[in-house]
Amino acid sequence: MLNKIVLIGPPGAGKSSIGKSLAKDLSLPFIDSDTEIEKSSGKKISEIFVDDGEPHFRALEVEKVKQLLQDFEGIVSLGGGAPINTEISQILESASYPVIFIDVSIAQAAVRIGFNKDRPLLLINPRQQWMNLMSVRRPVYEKLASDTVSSDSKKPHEVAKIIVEKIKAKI
Ligand SMILES: Nc1ncnc2c1ncn2[C@@H]1O[C@H](COP(=O)(O)OP(=O)(O)OP(=O)(O)O)[C@@H](O)[C@H]1O
Ligand SMILES: O=C(O)C1=C[C@@H](O)[C@@H](O)[C@H](O)C1
Ligand SMILES: [Mg+2]
Repeated sequence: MLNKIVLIGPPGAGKSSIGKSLAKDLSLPFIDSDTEIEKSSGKKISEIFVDDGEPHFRALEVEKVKQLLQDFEGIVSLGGGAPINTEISQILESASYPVIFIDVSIAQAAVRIGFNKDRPLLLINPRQQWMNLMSVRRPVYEKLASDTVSSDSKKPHEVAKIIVEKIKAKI
C-alpha cells in the first residue's frame, strides 16, 4: 500500500502547495519539514538562520527529516536543501516509497519567490543565488528522484494529478 510520498526540489518549485493538493487527492496527511522545524524550535526558519546560523539549522533539519522519513505516513515535503545532506540522501536513495523531484525553471521560480524575506538563502541577489544552488543540487535531486515532474505553467493541483498518474502507472 502507498503510505508515503516524498517531494524534493528547489525553493519556489511548489513542494508545499503541491504536497497539500496531493494529500487531499490521496486522502493522506501532509507534513512539511520546514514547518515542523519551526514548530519544534518556536522560531521562523529565517530567525533560526539569523540567530543561530545555517549550520544549526542544518543540524535541526537532518534530525527532523530523519524522524519524519521514519515515522510519518503521508505526503512529506522536504526543505529545498535537505537532500544535500548525506544521511538524508542515503535514506532517500534506498527508499521503497516514491521520491518526486518537483522541477521548475528559473523564470517561474523567480516570479514565485520574489523577494520573500522568509527564504534566508535568497536574500541577496535571489536569482543568482537560486541558480548557484541549482547547479549543485540539480544532479542530487535527479539522482534521488524516482520521478520528475515540472511545475512550470501548471497549477499545484494539476501537478498533483500528474504525480498520482505516474505513481499509479508503476503499481
Ligand atoms: N504551480 C504553481 N504556479 C504558480 N504559483 C505557484 C505554483 N506552485 C506554488 N506557487 C506559489 O509559489 C510560491 C512558492 O510555492 P511553495 O511554497 O509551495 O514552494 P516550495 O517548493 O515549498 O518552496 P520552499 O522550498 O521555499 O518551501 C507560493 O507563493 C505558491 O503560492
Ligand atoms: O534551499 C534551501 O536550502 C532552503 C530551503 C527552504 O525550504 C528552507 O529549508 C531553508 O530556507 C533552506
Ligand atoms: Mg515549502
